[in-house]
Amino acid sequence: MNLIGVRPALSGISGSKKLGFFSFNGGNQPINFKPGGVYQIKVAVEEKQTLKLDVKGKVDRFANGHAGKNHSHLSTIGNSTNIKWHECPVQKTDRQNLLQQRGCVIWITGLSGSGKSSVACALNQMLYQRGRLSYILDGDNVRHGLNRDLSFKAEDRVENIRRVGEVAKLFADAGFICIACLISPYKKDRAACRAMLPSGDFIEVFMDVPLRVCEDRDPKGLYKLARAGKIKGFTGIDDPYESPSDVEIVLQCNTGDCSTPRDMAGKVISYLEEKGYLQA
Ligand SMILES: Nc1ncnc2c1ncn2[C@@H]1O[C@H](COP(=O)(O)OS(=O)(=O)O)[C@@H](OP(=O)(O)O)[C@H]1O
Ligand SMILES: Nc1ncnc2c1ncn2[C@@H]1O[C@H](COP(=O)(O)OP(=O)(O)O)[C@@H](O)[C@H]1O
Repeated sequence: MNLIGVRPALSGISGSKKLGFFSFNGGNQPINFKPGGVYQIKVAVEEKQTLKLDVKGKVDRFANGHAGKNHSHLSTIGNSTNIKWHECPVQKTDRQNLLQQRGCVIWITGLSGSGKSSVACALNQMLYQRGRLSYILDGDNVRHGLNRDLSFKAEDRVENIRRVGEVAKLFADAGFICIACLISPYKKDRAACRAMLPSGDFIEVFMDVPLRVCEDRDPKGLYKLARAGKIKGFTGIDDPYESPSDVEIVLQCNTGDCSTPRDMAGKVISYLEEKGYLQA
C-alpha cells in the first residue's frame, strides 16, 4: 500500500466497522483496520509510523508520538499557497466519545416547499430529546449571513452548496450530527459534498414530493410569483432540479396527504440507530 504524500486523517475509526480514512491525493481512501492490529503506514517523505489500535479498534497512539500528518510539507490548495495542516492532539474520535455519537452529515435535498426545513426541525428536536447534539444548516438561513453574497444563478448555487458542504464537514468533524437542508438542485454538487466525507458519513435524504404538491403548498407565495414571471430562475419552474437516483433515504409524498414531518424524521432516526451513529 503506497500512501506517499498523504495527509492521514484518523477520522471515522469508530463504531463496529472500524474504518479508517486516509486523505489520498485529495480523495478519501477507506482502509479496514482490524481490532488489535498493528499497522505500518508510510507517510509523506518516506517517514514510517506505526499505528496501534486497541481491542475496540480505536487508535491507541502513533509509535512516534504525533498523528501522522506530514509536518514538513507545504501544500497548495486552490489559491492558497504554502499552507500546512496543523494537527492537535484532541481528535474527532475523542469528541465523539465525549458526545457519545458519531459525527455525520444528513443532507436533505428537494424542491422549495417539499418539507426540508420541517423534517430538519423535527429531526433536530427528536435528536435533542434523545440527548444527541445536532445542528441545522438551512439554505434560507445560511443565505442570511455566510452566503449573503450569492444569488440563485447556477454558479452561485454551486458555490452555495460547496460552502455549506465544507461547513457541514467541519460540524461532522466536531462530532455533530449536522443537518443540511438546501434545495441543492444539481447532482454533481451533492456528489462533491458526499466526496468531502468519509464513506457512510454523508447521508442523503431526498424529499420526493412532486412539484404540484409543493406548488399547492406555496407557503411563501414564491411559486405564484415565479409563474407570474416575477421571480426568474425559480427551481422547478424555469430552473432545473435533478432528482437523486441513489440515496440513503427517500421521504415520499405523492398527494396532499403525507405523513407528518415527525414521522418522516423518525425514518432518519431509525437509519442513524441502525448504522450506529447514535453511539460513539
Ligand atoms: N430562484 C429561486 N429558486 C429557488 N429558491 C429560491 C429562489 N429565490 C428564492 N428562493 C428561496 O431560497 C430558498 C432556497 O435556498 P437554497 O440555498 O436552499 O437554494 S440552492 O440550494 O442554492 O438552490 C428557498 O427556500 P425553501 O423553500 O426552504 O427551499 C426559497 O425560499
Ligand atoms: N409532511 C408534511 N405534510 C404536509 N405539509 C407539510 C409537510 N412538511 C411540510 N409541510 C408544509 O409545507 C410547507 C413547506 O415546508 P418547508 O419545511 O418549509 O419546506 P422547504 O424547506 O422544503 O421549503 C410548509 O407550509 C409546511 O408546513
